[in-house]
Parts: sequence; C-alpha cells; structure tokens
Amino acid sequence: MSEAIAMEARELGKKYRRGWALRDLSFRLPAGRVCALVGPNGAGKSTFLGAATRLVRPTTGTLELFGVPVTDPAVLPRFAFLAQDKPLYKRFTVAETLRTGRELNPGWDQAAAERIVRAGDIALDAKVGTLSGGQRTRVAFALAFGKRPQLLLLDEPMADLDPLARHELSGLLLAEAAEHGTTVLMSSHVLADLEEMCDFLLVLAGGRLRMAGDTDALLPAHTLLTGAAEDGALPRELTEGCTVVEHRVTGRQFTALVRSEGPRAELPDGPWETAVPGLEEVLLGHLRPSEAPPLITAAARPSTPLEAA
Ligand SMILES: Nc1ncnc2c1ncn2[C@@H]1O[C@H](COP(=O)(O)OP(=O)(O)OP(=O)(O)O)[C@@H](O)[C@H]1O
Repeated sequence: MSEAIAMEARELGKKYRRGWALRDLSFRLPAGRVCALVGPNGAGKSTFLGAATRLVRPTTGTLELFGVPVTDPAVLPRFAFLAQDKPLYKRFTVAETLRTGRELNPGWDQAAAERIVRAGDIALDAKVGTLSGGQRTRVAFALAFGKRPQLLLLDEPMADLDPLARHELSGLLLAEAAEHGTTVLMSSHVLADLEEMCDFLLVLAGGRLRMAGDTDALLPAHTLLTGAAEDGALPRELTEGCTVVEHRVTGRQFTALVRSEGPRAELPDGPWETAVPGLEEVLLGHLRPSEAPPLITAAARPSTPLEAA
C-alpha cells in the first residue's frame, strides 16, 4: 500500500507586486511526519503557510492536503493553524476559549483540550489576558489539538517561550502527534528545536525550495571537507567530482559542504579531510546563496501525473 500524503504542492507560486515570494514549489510531505519549514527571513515561509491555510491565494500551481485541493472548503476540518502571535480573545476565560473551539469544530475533543490545559496548571476560569506567554501558547496548543486535525501547521510555535516551557510544549506536541498520527509542519529559526523534534525538512531560500526530504536521508547525502586551497579556490577534482553546496576559503584552507550523487563513499579521493556534518551545518549550507541544484529526496518528490491518475 502506498504511503498517505499529507501535503502535495505542484509548481506552487505566489507573486506580489514587488516580485515572487514563492516560486515553483513542488514537493510532497508523507503523512505522520513532523516537518520543519526552514529558511532565512523573507524566504517565503509565511507565504507558504498562508497558501496552506487558505489565507494567501497562490498565483500559480496547486496545493493539496490529504488529496483535497486547498481551494475546496472540504479541506477546512483537516488542518489547524497556530499563527505566530497566537491570537486568542484576552477577555475570554480558558473555559470559554475551549467552548469556542467546541462550538466551531464538529470533531472537537474536549477531554484532550482540557488535559493539555490542566497539565500546565492553568485554571479553566482564568482570563486569557492574565496568562503568561507560555501559558497562552499552551491554551493555543489545546485549541489546535482539540480540533483533532490531521495536519497541524505551526508558525514559530516556540518563539516566545523560555527553555523550560519550550521543552514541555515540544514534548506535549510530539506525544499528541504520535498518539493521533497527526502530521505536523512547523516553521522555526531555532535549530535546536528542529533537531529534537523534526524528522522531515523543507528548506526555502529566496522563495524556492532548496531541500526537501526525511532528515535521515538528507544528512547522509552530505559531507564536510577541509583541505588546502589551490590559489584561493577549491581543488578542481572536487568541483568536477561532486556538487558543492557551499564553501569558504580562509587563507590557504578551504571548507566545503558537498554532496555526491550517491553515498559518501563515492566522493572523489583527494588530499582533504572528511567529516560527517550535523543538521546545523547542512541547513546553514543550504540557507546561504548557492549554485547547487535543490536536493529533493524520493519521498519528497510529487507524483507524476501518471501516478496520480
Ligand atoms: N502581503 C504582502 N505583500 C507584498 N509582499 C509580501 C507580502 N507578504 C510577504 N511579502 C514578501 O514576500 C517575501 C516572502 O515573505 P514571507 O513573509 O513569506 O517570508 P518568511 O520566510 O516568512 O520571512 P520571516 O522569517 O522574516 O518571517 C518577502 O520578500 C516579503 O517582503
């Protein structure tokens, strides 16, 4: 049986008056993954989340959630979106906030929503406006999970949390997602969060997809090399033998993040040292401007029209 697909974009693009914010985005996200959406400021992350939540109308292409086009209102019960500013009514109590969730969502799970709130020692009769930032985030999580979405979209969910609240809420998020098989897509600039939580990566830069796939398929495709530079440049055997994602020359030394088309063993031999890069090194390499073609693993490639038929 083929794997269920939570999200599939084909040539998705968004053009504003000043130019393209998103361009030719084509990928698929298999269901059940916890996916990081990563990119420098202005990369198009919010625009993409807007397209996925029907707040931004794409200029080109299509986007489907669980096979339903986002243009179809039938997609609405399938996802929940937690915006970065976690908009909640400050004058409502926590109980009233959850009641709004119950009244607006047919599949509402009151027990789960209350459990999430109570685990943070938040009184149900407390006014939302009196809660701390971390407590408000917890209530927003309760609202999002109470909906029992198949896909949870989060825009910088941990941005305003202290390390303890961050740790607690990421644990909660992973536990709830695992228990219900929820697919999660979260944007974040905090690499430590991504390393701990995510098993799938979508990397955007300049509105284009730079990398997509399972973390444990993407990382082993890369190698970090250090060696002697030749006249201030990378050795030619290297540039000819593999794809250089990013490199730097400092004095007579170079460091380069490279990928070969196959496993690490297929790298050209040479007078350089190799090391296995971590997530941070691979991400930074792809966030900086690069001539290297995007890396989209097989699991992240959209189906061809023939397969889709
Ligand atoms: N409503 C809008 N009108 C015009 N241009 C916009 C609009 N929203 C975003 N843009 C532009 O689109 C590009 C992508 O912006 P977007 O907010 O999607 O990036 P981002 O990756 O979310 O950035 P950040 O990490 O800073 O939040 C930017 O150049 C931005 O100026």
